[in-house]
Amino acid sequence: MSGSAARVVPVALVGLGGVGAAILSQLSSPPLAQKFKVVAIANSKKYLFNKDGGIKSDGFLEQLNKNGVELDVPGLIGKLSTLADGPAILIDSTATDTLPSLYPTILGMNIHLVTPNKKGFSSGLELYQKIQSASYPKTGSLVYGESTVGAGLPILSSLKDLVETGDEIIKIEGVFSGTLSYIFNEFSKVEGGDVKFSEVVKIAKDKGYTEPDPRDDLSGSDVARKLTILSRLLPDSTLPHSTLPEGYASLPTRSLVPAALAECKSKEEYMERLEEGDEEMSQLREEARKEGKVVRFVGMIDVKSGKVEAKLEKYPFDHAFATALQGSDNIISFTTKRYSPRPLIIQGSGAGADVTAMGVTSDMVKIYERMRLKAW
Ligand SMILES: NC(=O)C1=CN([C@@H]2O[C@H](COP(=O)(O)OP(=O)(O)OC[C@H]3O[C@@H](n4cnc5c(N)ncnc54)[C@H](OP(=O)(O)O)[C@@H]3O)[C@@H](O)[C@H]2O)C=CC1
Ligand SMILES: N[C@@H](CC=O)C(=O)O
Ligand code: NA
Repeated sequence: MSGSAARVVPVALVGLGGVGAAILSQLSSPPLAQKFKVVAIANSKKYLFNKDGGIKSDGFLEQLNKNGVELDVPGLIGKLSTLADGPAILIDSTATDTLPSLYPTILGMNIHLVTPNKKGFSSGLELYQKIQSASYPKTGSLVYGESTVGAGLPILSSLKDLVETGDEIIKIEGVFSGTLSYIFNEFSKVEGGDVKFSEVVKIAKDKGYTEPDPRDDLSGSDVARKLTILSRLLPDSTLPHSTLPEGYASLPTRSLVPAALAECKSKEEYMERLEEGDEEMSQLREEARKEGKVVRFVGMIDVKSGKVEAKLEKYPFDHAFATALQGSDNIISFTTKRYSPRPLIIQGSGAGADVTAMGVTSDMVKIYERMRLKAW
């Protein structure tokens, strides 16, 4: 351990929705407030920069609206990279494509990056490779995204540990969407559960589980993105990256957006017309029920066959996916050479602001410790 005095690391937080607000709250309280100071916050309209820190969670939107200036991401990054007190961390808590397209530039400016946003790691392979080239171990800039899969659950860190210690991944499968887990846990139950599909979708949105545009969840894209992120962490020889040149869009994915609603021009129109899909989903539920089964939305990476897929499946009433899941639970099982025939299973809340924020702030602590070992 280095003998240098502890530093308070400057942080910029872009995206102040449910997750961003929870991150700010965690960073404003002990023990994290002793390690980090928030020097910038931004939403889609404005940003506020204060090099001395002091941006707290109380009344942050009022502060931003009163003292902020029009959002200028290059300007914000420029200020962050020239702070006198050393490397900073930028948090992308948006769901945009635009910020991820700047990750290589941000990392190239010696700024570390943490994000729950899946877009940068699951879209085209070109961007993903540029991010890899701009970050550790190729450069000194660190990039972490634990919350991109399973929110705060230790999914990416566990997979990295398995791979980096020489285990062989055979299969990764489970329920990867907090939103779709909640929806089907309520909609398709062992007993009862005659609620309308549209009603549970609305509740999942109100609980903050969905993406800013719920069609990203209901189309299966969110699960396909998570599968892409996991696939790209496997060694090249296991499941070649080149098989996923377009990222998540290359994967077979079951969509739960009915054909009639695929033409909706906005998320608002989609939410208003949700009921149009109710009959089809009720039929699916009844079909499963007659077979003594429930419906669940699952993801699978089968290394042997090279298959990566996001799909709807029926499970018997006594299956763990029918009995053991509640709320927004994710359950993810890793079958490996070492964890076989009994897999390593991780289960818990897979969506929601506080647990997602925890995945982000725990990544920040990892960066903090590594900076400290390098004597900052
Ligand atoms: N909710 C959850 O359970 C989980 C979420 N995530 C991920 O966390 C991220 C944030 O999710 P969540 O907080 O729920 O989303 P919200 O919709 O609540 O918040 C999104 C925030 O991003 C801001 N924003 C939008 N566009 C831009 C832009 N171009 N530049 C700067 N800011 C912008 C919005 O600004 P404005 O307020 O002005 O609209 C808003 O503050 C997403 O990537 C999501 O996938 C990951 C795991 C779980
Ligand atoms: N919308 C996502 C949020 C976490 O990634 C989900 O429901 O799983
Ligand atoms: Na996670």
